[in-house]
Amino acid sequence: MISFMENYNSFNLFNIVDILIIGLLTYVLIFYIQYFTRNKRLPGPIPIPIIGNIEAYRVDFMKTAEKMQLKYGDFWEIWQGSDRHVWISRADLATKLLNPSFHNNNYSFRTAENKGLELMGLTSKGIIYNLNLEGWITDRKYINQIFMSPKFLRQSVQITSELFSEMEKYWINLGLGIELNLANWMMRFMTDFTFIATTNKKIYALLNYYNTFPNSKNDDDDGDGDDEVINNSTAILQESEKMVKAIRTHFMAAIFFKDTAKYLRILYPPYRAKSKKLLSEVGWLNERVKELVEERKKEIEEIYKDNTNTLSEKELRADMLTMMLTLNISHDTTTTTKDAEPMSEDEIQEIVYEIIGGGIDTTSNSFCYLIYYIEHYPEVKEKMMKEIELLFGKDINRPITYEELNKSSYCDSIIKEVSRLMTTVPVLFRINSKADEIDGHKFEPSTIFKINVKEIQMNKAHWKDPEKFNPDRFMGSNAESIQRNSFLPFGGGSRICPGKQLAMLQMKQLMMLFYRKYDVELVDKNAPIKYVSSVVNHCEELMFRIKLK
Ligand code: HEM
Repeated sequence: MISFMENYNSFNLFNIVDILIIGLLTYVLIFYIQYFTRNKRLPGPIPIPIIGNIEAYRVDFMKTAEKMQLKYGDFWEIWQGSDRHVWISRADLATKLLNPSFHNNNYSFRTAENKGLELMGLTSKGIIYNLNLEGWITDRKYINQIFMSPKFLRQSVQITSELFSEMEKYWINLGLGIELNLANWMMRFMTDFTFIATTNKKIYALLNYYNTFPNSKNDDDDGDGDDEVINNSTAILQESEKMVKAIRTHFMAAIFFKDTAKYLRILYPPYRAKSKKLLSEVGWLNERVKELVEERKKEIEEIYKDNTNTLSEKELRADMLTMMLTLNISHDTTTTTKDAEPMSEDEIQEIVYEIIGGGIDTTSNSFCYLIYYIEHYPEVKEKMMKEIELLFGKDINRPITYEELNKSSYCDSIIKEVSRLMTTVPVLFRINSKADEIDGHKFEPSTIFKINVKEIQMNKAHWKDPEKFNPDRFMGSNAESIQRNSFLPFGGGSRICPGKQLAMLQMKQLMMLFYRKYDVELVDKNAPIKYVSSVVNHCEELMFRIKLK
C-alpha cells in the first residue's frame, strides 16, 4: 500500500512539473512567434517573456532612451513586464498624440488605470491623473480661464516683484558677493510665489531658508507684517516648513504609487513601510489644505455679507483659490466663466495641490538653466541687456508692468532657446484609449507612449544646427518656419501645460529684475550644469554671486 502511494505521488509530482515546463515553453514559444511575426515590427531590444527588457527598469530612464535612440532611431519600443512602451522622437510621428481637441481624442490620458494612483484618490479628480474625461475637461477649462485671465497674470507680476524684493533683502543681509546656490533660492522663491498665487497665503519658504544661514539676521522692519511672524512665531515657521516638505512628498508619493506594483507595496517590507509613511504625510497635508480652503471660503463669505451681491474688483484678490471658490458660491466671478457649475471642495483641494506641485519645480529649474546659458553666451547677454535698458533706462527700481513684459521679444526668445536645448520636462506621457495605427504600426489599446521632447528638440529633421545656442531662431519671421510639435517644453495637444503663459511671464520678469540691477556671475563657469534627470530635470546646484551694478 505504502509503495503504491509513493509511486502515485512521484507520478503526480512528475506530471505537475512536466505540465508546468510544457506550459512555460508553450507560452515562451507563442510569445516569440507573436513578437517576431508582428506586421511591421517596431525596432527595439528583444524582450524576455514576463520580465520584458531589463533596461526598461532603469530609474534614469532618459539614459536608456538615449542609448536606444542611437541604436534604433526615432521610433522604437521597449517592454516593461507585459507593458509595451513606445518612444517617439520625431514631430510628425507625434501628431495624433498631440491632438488639441478635448473631445474625440484617442490620446487624452497620461496613464491607464492604476491601483496606486487610485489608492491616493488621484484618478477620479484633479487634472494630472484624472481618468474621468468629463471631470478633467471641466477642471481644465476652469484652470485655463484662470491662468489666462489678465487679472490673475497682473497680480502674479506684482507678487513676483514683492517676493524678489524680499529675496534681495535676504541677500543684502547675508552680504552681496557671497556664494549662493540659485537652485535652492529659486525653489524657495517659487514655493512662496505659487502658494500666494494659488491660495493668497504666505508660507515663508524663503524666510525659512534664509534662517538656515548662520549669519542671517531677522530685522524685518519694512512694514509688510512679516516681522510679527519672524520674531514671535517659530511655530508658524515650523508648520510652514513642514508644509513645504509635504508638498514635495505629495508629488513623490504620486510617482511612487503609480510606478510600484501593488504586491510589492504590500509584501516587500521596505516598500510597505514607505507606503505607510507617504500616506500619513499626504494625509497631514490633505488636512492642512482642507483647512486652508475652508478658511478662505469663510473669509470670502464674510466679504459677501457686507456687500449686496456683486464683488467689487478691489475686494477680492485674483488668487486661484478665490477664483474657484467664488465660482462655488454662485456670485459674480472674478473669472470670465459663464454658466459654470460649482466645483466641489474636494475637487478644489486636489487642483490646489496639483497647481502648487506643477509650478514650483518646473519654473525654478527652468530659471536656473536660463541663468546658466545667459552666463555662457556673452553676445546673447549683451543683446538681452540692450533690450532691458531700452525698456527701463537707468530706472532700475521701478515696478515692471505686465504690458512691458509682453513687449520684450528677445528675452522671450532666450527663454525659448534655453528650453529647447535644456528642456526641464524631457518626456511626455500618453496612452491610447482605442487601438490605433501610427506610420503603419499597429497599437493595442493602453499602449504607453513616450514623446521624447529632448530628442525632438535636437532632431536635425526639424532644426538647423540643433547644437547651436541661437535665440534668433525664435525671433520674428524665423519663428514662422518652426515645424509643428517640434518645440514642446510645455508639452502639447489637449494636455499642454496650463501654466505656460504664467511661467514665461514670470521667467522674463525675473531675468529683468536680476539683470537690470545686478551683475550676475557663476562661481565656476567651467562646471557643467549639475542636474538629475527624471520626470523633471532637477537642477541640483548652480552657485552664483551678484553685485550691484
Ligand atoms: C517653466 C515652467 C514649466 C514647464 C517647463 C512646464 C511643463 C509642463 C509640461 C511639459 C507638462 C505636460 C504637458 C503634456 O503632457 O503635454 C505640464 C503640465 C502641467 N503643468 Fe506645467 N510647466 C511649467 C510651469 C507650470 C506652472 C507655473 C503651473 C501652474 C502654476 C503648471 C501646471 C501644470 C499642470 C496642472 C499640468 C497638467 C495639465 C494636464 O494634465 O491637463 N506648470 N507642464
